[in-house]
Amino acid sequence: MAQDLVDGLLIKARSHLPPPSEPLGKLSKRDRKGVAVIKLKNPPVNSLSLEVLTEFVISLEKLENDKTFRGVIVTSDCPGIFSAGLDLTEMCGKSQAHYAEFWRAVQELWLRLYLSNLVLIAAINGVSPAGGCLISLTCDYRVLADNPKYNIGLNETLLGVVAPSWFKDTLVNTVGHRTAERALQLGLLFPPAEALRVGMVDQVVPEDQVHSTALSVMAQWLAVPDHARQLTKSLMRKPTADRLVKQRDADIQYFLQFVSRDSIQKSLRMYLDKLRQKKG
Ligand SMILES: CCCCCCCCCC/C=C/CC(=O)SCCNC(=O)CCNC(=O)[C@H](O)C(C)(C)COP(=O)(O)OP(=O)(O)OC[C@H]1O[C@@H](n2cnc3c(N)ncnc32)[C@H](O)[C@@H]1OP(=O)(O)O
Repeated sequence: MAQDLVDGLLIKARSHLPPPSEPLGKLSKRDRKGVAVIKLKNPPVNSLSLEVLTEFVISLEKLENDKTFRGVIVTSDCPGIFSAGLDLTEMCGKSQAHYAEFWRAVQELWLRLYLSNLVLIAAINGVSPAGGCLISLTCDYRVLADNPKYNIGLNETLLGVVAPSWFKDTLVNTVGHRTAERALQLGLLFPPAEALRVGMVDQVVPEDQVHSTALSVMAQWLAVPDHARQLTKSLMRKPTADRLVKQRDADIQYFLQFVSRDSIQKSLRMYLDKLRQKKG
């Protein structure tokens, strides 16, 4: 059975954790075939808080260092939501030190994912705006569930913020310059058929087949000798990653200046208020 190939690793936010005796990320070694599953679980919307970002990096590092693992499927445990992107509350009304720590964690996760030696397959089982989309774009292959609600894209401009150059590079490397330029300026969120057409995802499948498809794709990628595939991945991606590595501190300073502006704080607060008022 396909499921037997998979091992489980759950990323949870501390606030939603059961008793403290349980470890934050669970890494079971039962798997024999070298494929792990990272399931994001930070209800209600899998927002990427500082804690989730940190935990994600730690989990990836464990998997990278454990030579029994060769591939990871990244998916969500929150029904209908892959990830709502960066946690907006981490970017509103906090101290400069907090913004700096948060942004370094965002950089770190992107670098770890983008340059991972593991095969990463995104099994996108929900809506995936901004940072959620970025996570999937760092993967080697994206399978999206065919549900008209499951939009995906970098919608930062609609929040009144700007996708940083390395978000932009990741998108350009996936869909090409013209599509990326239009998508970024307009903050487009693509429904599945459109996402497939522009190359933002590689496959759209019925919702109940996302996981099995990701497993089949994984088998295909794992059939390639690791050293050759890893070197090729590095050839393709390292120049992009190096641009950030060479100026990480400057990038943090840009972020601090940008996010601290009154106008940006106002935009983010208004956006959060709009989300909160949606219900009432
Ligand atoms: C040259 C200049 C260089 C400058 C460099 C500076 C760069 C700045 C870059 C900033 C980059 C940002 C990237 C991001 O990822 S920003 C986040 C973008 N995300 C979104 O736009 C998604 C927002 N959320 C939604 O659209 C919806 O929530 C949803 C995901 C479609 C789910 O809808 P649903 O109806 O199920 O749920 P609700 O909307 O009711 O939400 C439930 C509660 O969750 C809160 N929420 C939602 N999203 C976020 C979020 N991203 N962060 C924090 N909180 C979030 C929402 O407010 C509800 O809270 P409540 O229960 O308290 O009301």
